[in-house]
Amino acid sequence: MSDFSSLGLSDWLIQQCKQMGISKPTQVQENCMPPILEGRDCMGCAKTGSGKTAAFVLPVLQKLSEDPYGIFCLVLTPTRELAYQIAEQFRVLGKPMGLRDCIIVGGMDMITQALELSKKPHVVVATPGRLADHIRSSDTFSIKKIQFLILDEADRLLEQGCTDFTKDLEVILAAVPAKRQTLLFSATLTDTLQELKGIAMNRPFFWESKSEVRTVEELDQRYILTPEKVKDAYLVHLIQKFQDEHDDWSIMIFTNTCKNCQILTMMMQKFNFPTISLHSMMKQKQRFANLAKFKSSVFKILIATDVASRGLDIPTVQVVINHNTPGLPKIYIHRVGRTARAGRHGVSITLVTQYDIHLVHSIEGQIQAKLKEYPVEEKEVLKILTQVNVARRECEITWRQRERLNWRR
Ligand SMILES: Nc1ncnc2c1ncn2[C@@H]1O[C@H](COP(=O)(O)OP(=O)(O)OP(=O)(O)O)[C@@H](O)[C@H]1O
Repeated sequence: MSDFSSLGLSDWLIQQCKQMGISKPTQVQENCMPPILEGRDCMGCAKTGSGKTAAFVLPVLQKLSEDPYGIFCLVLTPTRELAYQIAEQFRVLGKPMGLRDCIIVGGMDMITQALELSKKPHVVVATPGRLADHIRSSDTFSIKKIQFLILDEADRLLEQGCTDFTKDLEVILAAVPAKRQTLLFSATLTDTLQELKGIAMNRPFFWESKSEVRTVEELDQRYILTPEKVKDAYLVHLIQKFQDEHDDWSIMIFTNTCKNCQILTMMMQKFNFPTISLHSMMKQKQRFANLAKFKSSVFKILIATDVASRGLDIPTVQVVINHNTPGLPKIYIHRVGRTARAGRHGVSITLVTQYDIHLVHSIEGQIQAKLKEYPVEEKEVLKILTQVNVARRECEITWRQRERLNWRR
């Protein structure tokens, strides 16, 4: 395995990496950094938690330090929390060169952002919607001279999901120079390869980790087959067990809607579990505050929608529970990738009803691995079933009352 200096990285950056506990390059870094430093476009597809962020942050910082100006690099990413996380890596690694960054995301003050953009930061990290709004409404900044355009979670940015970025991307692509280096990264690039090649125009260097299994080896992937009505009781039982058996624990629970996310959070709080939520119907400040409380282990359980399924790097997460079976294997890969990161071990448990079995087969087909059954003492679950179902009904009533009040306001 090479070291960072043989890949062409400067001493000051190697020192910065050491301070962050990064001493040897991961595979994606080893393979993608040299072509990026040579000036090539790059598409990197590597497993979750394998260090893709540093694979683009480090070469950009090296190039930027050779000829610093603003705005030098634009990073696009699908969620606001990820934008903050990426900017943080730039800030920590780029500290010795006095890096100036700026974060442009929705839900935050537009005027403050416009002012920051006009001060020509070296690096702008943005979600597409808000950046496109700035481009449409302001002429006090320009991204016409950027050297690097980076699409993190690139396949998600091109997907036409519930948040469709394609119109905003068109606006942004029209505002950046044709002569630039384009870097595209994700754990799941393959579906969108052709469209992505169109964005990285100059014969991009393509690197994909060579491994049949698309999830990391350190991840123990489990399922529990349960009737819909018993799902919540399994969830409470699992959490109680982790709480009883571990001193230092942290769990992410994924569910499919904001409503479910809110109701499950209320339920877990009723059982006195230290729970907090993250979904797109929350105010942005609350989203950041909740994530910070979870990251610092003030709260041990984060219940989230797929707004938190990609990219978030929280090393303490040991367990991911899928309260619903994801409809797409890709979503499964990103969700379970919130644990077992950077060589650590982790467990994922997917709650599966009889109607979801075909989804599990499709997930297993894509990840090239079989999920194993998670052993549970059913008797223990049945003991709490009535109590859990009563708690759900109460929480649903409270939720409806709150919703009605919100409508009237
Ligand atoms: N060379 C390295 N050695 C050790 N740790 C590293 C190295 N490079 C990065 N890391 C750490 O690994 C963790 C995961 O990295 P990162 O968030 O970049 O993963 P990723 O590949 O982008 O994952 P995802 O697909 O989930 O977004 C981070 O905490 C990061 O600091």
